[in-house]
Amino acid sequence: MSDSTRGTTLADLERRVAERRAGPAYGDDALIVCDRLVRIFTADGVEVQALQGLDLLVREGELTALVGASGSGKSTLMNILAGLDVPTAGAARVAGRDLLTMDAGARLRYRRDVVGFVRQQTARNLLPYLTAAQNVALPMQLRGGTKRARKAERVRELLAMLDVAECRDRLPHRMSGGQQQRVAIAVALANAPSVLLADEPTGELDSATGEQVFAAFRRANEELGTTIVIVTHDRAVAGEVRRAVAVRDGRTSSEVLRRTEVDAEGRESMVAREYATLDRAGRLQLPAEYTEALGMEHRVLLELEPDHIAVRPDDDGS
Ligand SMILES: Nc1ncnc2c1ncn2[C@@H]1O[C@H](COP(=O)(O)OP(=O)(O)OP(=O)(O)O)[C@@H](O)[C@H]1O
Repeated sequence: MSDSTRGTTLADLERRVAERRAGPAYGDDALIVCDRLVRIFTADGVEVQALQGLDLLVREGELTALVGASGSGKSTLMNILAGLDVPTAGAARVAGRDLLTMDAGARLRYRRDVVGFVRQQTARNLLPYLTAAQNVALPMQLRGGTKRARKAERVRELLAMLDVAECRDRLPHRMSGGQQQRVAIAVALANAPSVLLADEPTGELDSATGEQVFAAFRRANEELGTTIVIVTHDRAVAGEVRRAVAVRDGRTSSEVLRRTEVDAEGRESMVAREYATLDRAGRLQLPAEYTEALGMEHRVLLELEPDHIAVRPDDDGS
């Protein structure tokens, strides 16, 4: 028994549990909450755990990139957040909607009103026989309740903001890949969703065009305040955002936060800091290069210092 637990009475423990229950719930102030999310697929009798207890909080107004190798579970997470797939266990909430318990009607309304979705395949985001303006107007028509003049105005505003006003009357096949993706962002924003999700939106584009599309996401985030989550396997793309969360083996493992600092001469520079994710159970994933450098395997020694926790190799030798 450690010094801190020695002398703890049952009454103390009961009080602590009561205090914890009375406190705010996990992710109380977040727009997107994933709490120990699990998704298991079964194919030909073989189980694949695509998400293995993933925790993620996204606050309103954030622009977040989810980065990870192929097969790490990014698309699975995206499909769940988009309301296209249902998790096996855990909890997922977006803008107050519980993604596990929604019935078919609520799921349809969720996909129409709460989230906007941009896919990697440029050709799948737009209807080929409608112009850019008609594509953007369509979600408003399907929802109903928007006056014709207001619809036309919103189409104009969105296309101008995303720098594709000149594509207004063009069919998708007469637009470049980058223009198609920017029109697709306008379509996804048409019904003013709480969250805009994008799965590898620059995957089919060259890097210069990809940057333009990324700039369009940033503009939507800054000008409309829309919360945006973008999945990418491209680390360079992830460098364009203030928050990049790494997904590894179906869990969030680390994240990089960037902020602008101004020095004494007034010069601005971007400062990046990398953090490890501490999950709800207190688990931490140590980077392989760190553990390998110190020959850490199987078990490590932990020591609580006044301002940090030290992790040391096992020196027992047995
Ligand atoms: N419908 C499915 N049936 C069976 N296994 C699946 C299914 N969807 C995904 N998986 C598996 O789940 C794991 C995670 O896949 P996911 O597509 O989420 O990864 P990803 O990080 O998005 O990869 P990529 O960048 O290649 O799309 C993989 O092992 C994949 O094979």
